[in-house]
Amino acid sequence: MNKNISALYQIAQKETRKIIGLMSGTSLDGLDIALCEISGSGQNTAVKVAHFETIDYSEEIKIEIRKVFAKKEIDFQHLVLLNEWIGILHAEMINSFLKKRNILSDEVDLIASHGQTVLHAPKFLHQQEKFPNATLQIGDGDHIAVKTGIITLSDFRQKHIAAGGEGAPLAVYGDYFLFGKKGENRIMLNMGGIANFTFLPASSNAEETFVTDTGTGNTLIDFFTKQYYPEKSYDKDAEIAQQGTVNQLLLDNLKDNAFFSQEFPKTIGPELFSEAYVKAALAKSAIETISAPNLLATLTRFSAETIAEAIYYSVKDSAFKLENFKIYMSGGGTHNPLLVKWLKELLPCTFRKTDELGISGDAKEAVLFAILANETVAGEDFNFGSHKGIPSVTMGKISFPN
Ligand SMILES: Nc1ncnc2c1ncn2[C@@H]1O[C@H](COP(=O)(O)OP(=O)(O)OP(=O)(O)O)[C@@H](O)[C@H]1O
Ligand SMILES: CC(=O)N[C@H]1[C@@H]2OC[C@@H](O2)[C@@H](O)[C@@H]1O[C@H](C)C(=O)O
Repeated sequence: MNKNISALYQIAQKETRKIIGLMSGTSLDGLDIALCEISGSGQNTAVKVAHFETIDYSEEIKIEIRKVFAKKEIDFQHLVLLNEWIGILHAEMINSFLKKRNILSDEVDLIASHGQTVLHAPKFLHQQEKFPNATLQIGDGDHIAVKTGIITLSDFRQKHIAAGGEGAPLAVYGDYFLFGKKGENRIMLNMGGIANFTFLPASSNAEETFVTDTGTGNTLIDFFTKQYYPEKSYDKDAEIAQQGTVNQLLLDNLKDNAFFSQEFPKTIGPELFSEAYVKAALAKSAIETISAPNLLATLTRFSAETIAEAIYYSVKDSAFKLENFKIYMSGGGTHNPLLVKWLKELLPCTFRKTDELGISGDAKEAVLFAILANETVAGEDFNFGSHKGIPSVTMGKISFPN
């Protein structure tokens, strides 16, 4: 037997697997690394996050990624070079993460690498009938496996598309396995660059579970913070937005997009929620100049209202009552006090943080990929039913170190 297959076979049989989950999201802030100890699989999954760190992207890395990020037209060679370079950079980040903690690579069973999303194009966005939903994450897994010496799973989203999904959100798999709790109605709300939520009703019935993106989370706030204040990468603690007032006309025009009337579940990215999107809404509102505080207040309100409305409309025609739901927040938006304050005003739910369930909100997406790798290597069949864009498939391609 090939020794890699034999190693994988042994990993699959272990009581507890040490899996590094990696996430580098749409905010381009850095690489989240979570070293998880995972036992069981499916609804019997138990996770302990032994170590977590976000290794910030340098300005150089951000500049190189932004050359292709969420753009329709790019220098194609640059994309090809980036695919290799990001794989190498991520491997180096993992090696330094392990070295800092005196952990040897052979103490780690698997790496689960999301890669860097450079373009997300569901059919709704590309509108070309003959082409399927599409998405691209780069930073090749082979580089990570070879440079770290650890078996690596990567490119998780393609199988989701092959099986009928949009390639996202994948959060539901981790949320259902880890946080689905009989007797408690939960909504797991992640506010990253893009926001999404998983609906986990108290029945704990997979058929009633669903997941969807809601629209922009922080992506527009970050972009325009940088435009007005090049030295800042985000509106820390909403310090700027809190000094402004919401421009109602601009807000109405921001909300006037077909994405918001699309059926659930749906996915989206910064390809739609871009500088051009806001400029078009400003033009439609006949606004020539707007102060940074007023624009950031309006953009923060835009995120809050679209998140709240997505949650409200997705349950409106059902027997579920939002009053009976606890919302567990995660992602960087949890640290934005204005966004959270408005969400609390807009929704009748109880608000909590995923940290209270034992997983830090900053680590949650990296942990998700470790769980997906655990399922692929050691999981048994699970079934989310036949609807709502949650195909019951294992995900991730396997790269061996040699
Ligand atoms: N103290 C804070 N005040 C306001 N906003 C904050 C604060 N801390 C983090 N954020 C926001 O959170 C963002 C990072 O969020 P996160 O790391 O969850 O995004 P991501 O994982 O890149 O995105 P996605 O989940 O869409 O892929 C920052 O860019 C910033 O907008
Ligand atoms: C294509 C892509 O990278 N999508 C991300 C992004 O960031 C948040 C939201 O948009 C979500 O749909 C997804 O990530 C998480 C991890 C998910 O798949 O659940």
